[in-house]
Amino acid sequence: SLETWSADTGPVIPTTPLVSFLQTLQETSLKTFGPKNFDPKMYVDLSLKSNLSTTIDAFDKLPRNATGAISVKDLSKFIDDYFDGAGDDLVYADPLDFVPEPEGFLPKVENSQVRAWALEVHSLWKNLSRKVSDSVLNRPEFHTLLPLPGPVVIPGSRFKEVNYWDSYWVIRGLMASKMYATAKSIVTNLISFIDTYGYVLNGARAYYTNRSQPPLLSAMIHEIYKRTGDLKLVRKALPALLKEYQFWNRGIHSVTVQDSQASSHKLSRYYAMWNKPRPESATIDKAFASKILNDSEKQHFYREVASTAESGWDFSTRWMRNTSDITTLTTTSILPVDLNVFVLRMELDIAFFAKVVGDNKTAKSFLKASQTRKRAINSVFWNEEKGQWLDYWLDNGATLEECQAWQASNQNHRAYASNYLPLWIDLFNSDTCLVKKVKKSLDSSGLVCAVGIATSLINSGNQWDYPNGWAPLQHMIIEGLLRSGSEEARAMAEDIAVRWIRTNYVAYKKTGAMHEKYNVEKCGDFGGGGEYIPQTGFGWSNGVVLALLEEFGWPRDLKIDCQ
Ligand SMILES: OC[C@H]1O[C@H](O[C@H]2O[C@H](CO)[C@@H](O)[C@H](O)[C@H]2O)[C@H](O)[C@@H](O)[C@@H]1O
Repeated sequence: SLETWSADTGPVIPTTPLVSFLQTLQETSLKTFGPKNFDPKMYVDLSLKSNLSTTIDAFDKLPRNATGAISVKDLSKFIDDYFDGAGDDLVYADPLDFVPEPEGFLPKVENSQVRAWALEVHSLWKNLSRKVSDSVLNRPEFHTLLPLPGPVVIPGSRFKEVNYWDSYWVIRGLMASKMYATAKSIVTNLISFIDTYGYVLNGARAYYTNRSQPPLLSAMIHEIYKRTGDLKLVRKALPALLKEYQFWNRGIHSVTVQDSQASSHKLSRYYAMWNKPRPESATIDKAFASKILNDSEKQHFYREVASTAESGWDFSTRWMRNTSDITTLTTTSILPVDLNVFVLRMELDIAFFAKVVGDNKTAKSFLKASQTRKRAINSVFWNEEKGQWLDYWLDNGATLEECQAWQASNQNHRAYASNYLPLWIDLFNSDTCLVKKVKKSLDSSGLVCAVGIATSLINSGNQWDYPNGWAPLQHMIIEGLLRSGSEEARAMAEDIAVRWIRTNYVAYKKTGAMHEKYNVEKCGDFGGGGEYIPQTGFGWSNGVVLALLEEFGWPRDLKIDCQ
């Protein structure tokens, strides 16, 4: 409704002239080629063959009809003549640490069918491993792909660049595949973003420089350190992590809430530094914004859209005041449970790394920060009656500096998988009594479906909603339940893992691919909805399957087909 639209506030990081021109090309192409099979991201991923001003001159000279449209023939020829294809600048890189069957690979997988499939999934790292071409390093202004120091693993299909939070589960899989050098190269690239921009970008593209993604770099480094004991990596990463920590705990990303006992709690939120259509989806964002009349309210909407992309949950009813109207996105006014879980994890990891390198002062101060955030999570998000942690909705129109008074009615009572993510952290899963309560709540939430945990209970058509299940969410909840001292919680973890592995396997056999998301209601079905067609490849799904198979194994006689 109109009342929920408000004015825009906050910084904006300008984009490059190339991104702006490619966005114009994208809009023109939609008019010329029509909406069928149209993927707006493909246009902003093209790279130039000659310099931008020559290209713009040629574009301006293309013949146009009375309505300003360019013919299919002329535009197709222009694109062929002046651009290299999306993805041509990110070339295959044979991972040097890949072997077809690593020594000690998934020792607990006894079933030969499952083992053969796991080896196929393992071999997919070769398809997804890329490095930037020399042309990106020599002429960065011709590309929207950002130059990177080493090879990366991409999610797959339309996602032809490294993405931030995807990389955590890619790395979990690489650990099972014993590909430690590849994993280290991924984090080295992400650290280079912090050196250049002060934070890790959503992904390695010029149009992603205005936002981050769920911050899991410290968790990636922790996983690698556990396996390799690489102290050099920890020493290199620590200053970058301290910088990233500031990004999430200062300025626009930080909000203070005062509880009923007058204690203040500082928590983090998503807040993109952008108030225009996302270049990779500009045609879509503009179509939604056309419902909004006022320019300042449009800018506010675009900032909410970009901030939702920063959350990794783009898009979901989780961020919408009215669950059937995307223009009511209100992400910057929400304190999200999961983001604060990730920042807590960062605090614990930094404390651990500081101790490892002998910096006791930093270790002590970050341990203290983790205890403070744990208290904040308990005060602001925990709901005793529901046995869940609920996102907290800030009062509308609050200024950035203002401290808000906590109100019970501001907790969002809708069921989301994110309501259970604190379980992932040992500070919470080590409390057996708490785990029992949360497990009971999860059991009766309706989220645990036939072959996995649904993202929400609302079938909105958005990809981060019912009936989609996403590998990262399965993994964090399974791992949290598993690490607890409760026998029943551990059994539940194994049950969800077995169902998830099964549906991934059956979908793979049916379609020949690993998928970005799955339909948790039907064994062997992949997910859908959202603004682009379902993608395959797929980095984090592969990573989670390999990590779960390493953890739980698969007995010789357990059937892998849908039951
Ligand atoms: O192009 C639209 C959006 O696509 C990305 O988001 C989705 O894919 C990512 C890669 O697997 C994943 O990290 C994210 O959680 C997905 O929702 C991209 O990250 C968005 O910024 C972009 O607008």
